[in-house]
Amino acid sequence: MVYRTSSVPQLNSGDSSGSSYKGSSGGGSSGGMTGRGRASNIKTRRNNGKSITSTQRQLLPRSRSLTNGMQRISSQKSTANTSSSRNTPVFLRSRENEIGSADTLEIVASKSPGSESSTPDDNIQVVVRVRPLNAKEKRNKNASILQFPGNGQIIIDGRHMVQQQSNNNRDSVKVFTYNVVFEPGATQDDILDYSGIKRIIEMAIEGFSCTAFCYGQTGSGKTHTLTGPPELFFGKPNLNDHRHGLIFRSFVYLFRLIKNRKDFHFILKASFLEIYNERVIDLLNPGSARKPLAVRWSKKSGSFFVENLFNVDCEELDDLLAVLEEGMRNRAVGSHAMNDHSSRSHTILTVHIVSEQQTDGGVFLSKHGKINFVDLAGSELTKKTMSAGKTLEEANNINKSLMVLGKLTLKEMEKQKVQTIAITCLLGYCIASLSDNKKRFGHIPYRDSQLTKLLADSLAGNGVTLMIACVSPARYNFAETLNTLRYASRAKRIRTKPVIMMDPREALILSLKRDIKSLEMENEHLKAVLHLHHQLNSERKDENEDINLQIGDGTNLPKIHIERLPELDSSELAELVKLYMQENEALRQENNHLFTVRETILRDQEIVCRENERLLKKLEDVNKVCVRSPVIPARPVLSSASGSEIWTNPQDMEESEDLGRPASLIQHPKDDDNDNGIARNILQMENNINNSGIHK
Ligand SMILES: Nc1ncnc2c1ncn2[C@@H]1O[C@H](COP(=O)(O)OP(=O)(O)OP(=O)(O)O)[C@@H](O)[C@H]1O
Repeated sequence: MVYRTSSVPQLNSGDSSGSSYKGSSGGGSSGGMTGRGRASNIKTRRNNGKSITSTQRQLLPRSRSLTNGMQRISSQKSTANTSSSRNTPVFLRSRENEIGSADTLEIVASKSPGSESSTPDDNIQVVVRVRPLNAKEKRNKNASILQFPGNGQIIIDGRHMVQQQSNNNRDSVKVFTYNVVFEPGATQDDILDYSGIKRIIEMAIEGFSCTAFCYGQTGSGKTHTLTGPPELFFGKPNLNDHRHGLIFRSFVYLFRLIKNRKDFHFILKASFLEIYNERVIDLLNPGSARKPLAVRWSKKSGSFFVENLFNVDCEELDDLLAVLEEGMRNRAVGSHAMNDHSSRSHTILTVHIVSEQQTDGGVFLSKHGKINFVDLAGSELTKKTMSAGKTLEEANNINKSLMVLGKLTLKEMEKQKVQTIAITCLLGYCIASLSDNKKRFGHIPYRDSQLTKLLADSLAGNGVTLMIACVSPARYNFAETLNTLRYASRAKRIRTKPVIMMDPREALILSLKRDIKSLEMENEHLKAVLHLHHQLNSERKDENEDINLQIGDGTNLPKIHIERLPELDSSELAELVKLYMQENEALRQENNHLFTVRETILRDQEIVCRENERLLKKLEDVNKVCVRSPVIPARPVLSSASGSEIWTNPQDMEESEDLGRPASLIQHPKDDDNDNGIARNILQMENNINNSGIHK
């Protein structure tokens, strides 16, 4: 059933923007379950909590958004805004006059009027769930005082109260804004899908410390939201019951995620405790005497832990469900005028998630995430609940722990004329201090109650927190509902710094690996620079080697690589320069000598050429003489050396060929003087050459 308001007065709005989920109908369970073990099969193991608490926190960028669950919806269903980033809140509204089930959700990318731009990622996620009017309230015609204008807003109308007290009804209608508002028709499935719990589970797997709270007045639906009605856990469990709460559905979702992460090895352990009359009881091992466990401070982890609390290994989903069943059966439940199954204690169910992953270098790194599901005992006006005897004692203790959180003094209690004050909002003083920038670094009285000790880390520390404020819409609960809404609104201002929890040794390994990575990169960079340098040097070296080839022959100069020059000291350099100057001088002298020799050779060549011409001319003359002689006919013979015709006496040739002829028939050159002159010239040329040193 959708509660729709026709007109919304523009009054004081809440402190930040958010999303409003208009109620839905229809049921459905998470499904996906095939079987389970019995609670009696719980495998328990003693753990003093040290293995979980001895972790080092490492700061991570604050980049997580709890609204991712909604972003996932937007990608599936939205046509209006599929590009929602974590800084762009997505608002969910049901369609006008339609039942607001998930199927009919419409994504509207808009902001609520008068709201802030967006909720920072590391703020506590606060959602409000309004339960339906119960049969008694309907019978008594106890009308709803809540309206749901959308965009994460909720209006509380207190005009009926004001009319009783004064005429001024202007301030009696208040508007608050949250991340999500679940109207009375919202199903258990809707809480899983839209509260942000899915993102919280994902972060727990990543190694963050996460907490989901339910708080509000007694009978407002805290237990219903977290676990569903208690009768679900008695008798034969029906896994498909649509009333199963957030814890059951979260377990199913957690195991589905784990199954898909093949690259990790997961170790899951679970514990379940209750704080009853300020005593911590192990719900998985309460014992007949229900002996309380001690809450101690761990210096190492900087947080409180419960000594000797059972931590149960949970390899399968069934094991986790068995833990839930066992704890639910053992928790303290009582009945009073406002709730037949009222939780008389605060309960904390914790799932520790250790994820191990093998890195590239073969090293195993593990992260220690956890998720706490906290069901708080409802604050109550004992006047209303008509508590007495044991129930009254319980109420006093419940209220004491809540009072610490709510900072309501005894004086104020007396002022309100109630026997035991009921504080409708759990987080009270701590929230007020933590949300106040001036006070948040001051003293927060966590130590004043067991509850605040165990939740300190989730509230102000390095965890990720989801608060589900449960309220009643009935008129007669106006004061409690207003208180819850006020504190929920304050809680939204609390900022946390989520960190991943790791073993110190492993954190060190991880940081060293990061260092190695950056050094490797630096190394690569240097290598690239050096390679360039080397290339330049080798080019220079080639040039130098060319020079060395020319000047190095026959020299005794030391061979020094150009790269080594900067390493030489001044005396070595001076010596080197001296050697090179001497070498230079020797080379210059040699050059001059070569130049002189060349000049001489050229001159001799000229002489030889002239002599040659003279000889040729002489030879021609001789031949002419021979031709004119009738006895010795001249005939030309080609000289291979000069290419000119040289005339020889055929008679000489015939003589040599025919040795039997008379010597008189053999013609010899007649000019003996000429022959001797040529021979003399040739000898002289040889001498010249020898003298000028051309042989060199
Ligand atoms: N959203 C809801 N839809 C239907 N029934 C609801 C819803 N919320 C609460 N109820 C019913 O209202 C009654 C009281 O709810 P519940 O026990 O969860 O309140 P509570 O806040 O846990 O109270 P207490 O602090 O006393 O334990 C139960 O019968 C429960 O089934």
